[in-house]
Amino acid sequence: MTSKENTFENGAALATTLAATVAAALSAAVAARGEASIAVSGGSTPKAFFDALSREALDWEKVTVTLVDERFVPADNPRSNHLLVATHLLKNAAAKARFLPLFSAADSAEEAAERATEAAAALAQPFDVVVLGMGNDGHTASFFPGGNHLAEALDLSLPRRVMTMEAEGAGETRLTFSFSGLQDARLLVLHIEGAEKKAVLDKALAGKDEAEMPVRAVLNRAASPVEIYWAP
Ligand SMILES: O=C(O)[C@H](O)[C@@H](O)[C@H](O)[C@H](O)COP(=O)(O)O
Repeated sequence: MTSKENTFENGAALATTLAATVAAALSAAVAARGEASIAVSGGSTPKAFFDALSREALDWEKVTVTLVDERFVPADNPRSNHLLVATHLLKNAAAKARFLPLFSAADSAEEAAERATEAAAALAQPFDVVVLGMGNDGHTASFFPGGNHLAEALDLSLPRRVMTMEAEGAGETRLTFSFSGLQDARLLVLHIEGAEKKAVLDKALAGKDEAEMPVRAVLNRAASPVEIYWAP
């Protein structure tokens, strides 16, 4: 599918516009189907976007927020994406939203992934909104180069699910939605900032090898158009 680049003068302008666009998509979903779902990424990039989105007026109590991926740590761990979203997004108007965590205090990451898959199956599919980030190694979600389950994660013949991923660049064991669970979102966004990530994006757009740069799966094979949001 195609990708469209939306360029902004700075991160604040990007955050304001992306928050308004996402809020409109969530409101349209609630109007059409009585509920909405959004999966967001962790990391440092989305904080300003989360803050702006938290202030958008919509029927947040009908919106389920979940994570594209999660580190296999409890919500009180500083590395937790649940903690990041609880701190920066689930506040102000958005405090009324439902939250679906990927982490649970299971005996193993595999068991936590199975639990999260079951919980996510209760959500209407596809996601209304998915907001992806990208690392300088070309990963997105927890689709890391060299990931132990990367091929399965990117295999569209496999069902949407939450699965585990381990990779040199990932730190802790990760829990991540599969590509099949993310790629058909009604609004599919790739949010990156800075010159270095723009260079990484341009390299990704210029090639096909998904093992080298897993974000290429999103750029080249997503069923939905990819809205790229970038600011210097
Ligand atoms: O759990 C995570 O870390 C994210 O889901 C990950 O995919 C993130 O989007 C990129 O690593 C970019 O992170 P930064 O925004 O911090 O550069």
